[in-house]
Amino acid sequence: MTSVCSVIFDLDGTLVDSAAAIQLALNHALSLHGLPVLPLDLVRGFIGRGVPHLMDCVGRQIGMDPSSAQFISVSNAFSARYARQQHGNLLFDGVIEALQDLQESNVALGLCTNKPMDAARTVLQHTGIDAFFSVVVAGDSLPTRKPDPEMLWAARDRMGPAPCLYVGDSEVDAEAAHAAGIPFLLYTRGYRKIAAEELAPWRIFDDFGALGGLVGCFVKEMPQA
Ligand SMILES: O=C(O)COP(=O)(O)O
Repeated sequence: MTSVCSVIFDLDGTLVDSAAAIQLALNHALSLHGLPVLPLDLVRGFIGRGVPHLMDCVGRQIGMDPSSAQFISVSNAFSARYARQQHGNLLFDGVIEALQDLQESNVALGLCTNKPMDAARTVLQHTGIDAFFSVVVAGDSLPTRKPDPEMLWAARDRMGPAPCLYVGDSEVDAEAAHAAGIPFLLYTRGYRKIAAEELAPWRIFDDFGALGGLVGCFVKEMPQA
């Protein structure tokens, strides 16, 4: 059966509060190398543009040259731990019920995250939402990452011709959606650093209980393919 629409989700800060998990993996790698650990609020601010950006921020923060052998060893230790980091990943309230409702309403569900695929799959499986997504495009799936629109286009094209909506929490997500020409629905309890209206979303929401109704509005507003 053809889907009524496709909804693509961001992962970190949208479906899953993953900042504590990322901090745990990072601090494990830093401690292994005798380096100071970093606080949660700081690490949360580094999330959104994938691992290379995160590690650039860490390097600047601890005053290490990113091309030094020790820093490369920290990055490798982080990536190895991150790929299997389960603890510290928490679904936002109402996510499972909202995904179930959408699936029962014949909405195709996809995921587009700057997290590497192995780390993304670990989180999806650990939180029990892996099976909802027919398409997953991750931070190492393509040569570019969000905010470049390619990842969103790749996800959308694999999901079929139905109208497509992107749900995310951050500046990076808004920029990617606008560049891709895909309507952007902003979840406001994530890792955004600026005011919601500055991200020019199609709509905003702060409760997953409202998602089904918003997707229903989207289907009514959008011309069908
Ligand atoms: O890995 C990151 O930095 C962010 O991942 P996200 O695209 O799911 O927010």
